[in-house]
Amino acid sequence: MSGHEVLTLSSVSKAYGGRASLIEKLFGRQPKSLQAVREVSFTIRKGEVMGLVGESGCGKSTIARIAAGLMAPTGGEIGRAEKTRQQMIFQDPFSSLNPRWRVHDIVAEPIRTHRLRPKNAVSARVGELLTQVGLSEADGAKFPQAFSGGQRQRISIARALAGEPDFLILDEPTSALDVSVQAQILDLLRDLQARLHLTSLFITHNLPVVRLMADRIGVVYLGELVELAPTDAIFRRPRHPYTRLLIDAAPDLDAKDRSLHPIPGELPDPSDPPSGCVFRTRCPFATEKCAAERPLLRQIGAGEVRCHYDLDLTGRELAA
Ligand SMILES: Nc1ncnc2c1ncn2[C@@H]1O[C@H](COP(=O)(O)OP(=O)(O)OP(=O)(O)O)[C@@H](O)[C@H]1O
Repeated sequence: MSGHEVLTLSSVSKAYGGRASLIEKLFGRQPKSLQAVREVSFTIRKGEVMGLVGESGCGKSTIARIAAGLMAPTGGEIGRAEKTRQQMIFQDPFSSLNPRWRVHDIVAEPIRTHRLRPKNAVSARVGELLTQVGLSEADGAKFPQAFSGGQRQRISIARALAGEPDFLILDEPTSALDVSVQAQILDLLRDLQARLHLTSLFITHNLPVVRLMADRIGVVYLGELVELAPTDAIFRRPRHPYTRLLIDAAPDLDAKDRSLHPIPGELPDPSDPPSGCVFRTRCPFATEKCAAERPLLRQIGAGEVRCHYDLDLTGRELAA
């Protein structure tokens, strides 16, 4: 790995043994195994925000956990820059903070664990971090239950920053919040990003959110990376039909009704994916070749696309 790469996933896969259904348990049948992530490759460089976007169940959280080192892949390799300090911010700010700890101790913990400050400087650092995320020093004396969802996510952010991470993984950090609170937390994250030059992996099902946050976007469908390109290229010229459909499904962040429109068609059963191209059952352009051959991820323009064809999808509404 060169000095600029913080994390590299090379053809990373993850198969789960499969959860047994009630019927399977009753009849002693083996549950079906499930390929949650299939041959995903990408690199995150220092100072960069890489976004991953896709519908629920496409494997985003699995990729996040593998990237964080919380779970081992069943295939492929992971390269990490030496001595990388990582922190993770989770979706649910209610379950991710210990209710028995005061906020001060929650935020102080990574500082103490990694011995980042002398003992007598920890409190001042906690105060500084709480202020940085829009809370007050006095909030440190309270327990997490005293705070709203948005404020709790601020505490999670302060705790993550307390560890002085070289790499931050954010898994749906605003999805559990009300829309107006979501915007405030995204503003805060953008501000911290600009000031601290954080390197991060930002995961969400919401394309407008990832557009706001990321320098590069990876689009995931049924465990596969189907497109990976700089954010402006994704929006200026999406190359994969699924990316185009995600763009069509997403209202602008400043639109009145900000709910995502459903994408036509159903997500196939991940334990029984379609042959050839995994997206073909929902693709308006699918041909026989798509059913027969799995497309490779290939370089087109500024990014990489997993499609047999070089489609011009600029300005085309597919979802209508
Ligand atoms: N521990 C597990 N055992 C078996 N299957 C699992 C397990 N965890 C996840 N899965 C399955 O793997 C697939 C990918 O799940 P994952 O949580 O990574 O997706 P996701 O895109 O993050 O979805 P969501 O946004 O709903 O969390 C899904 O089909 C899910 O049901």
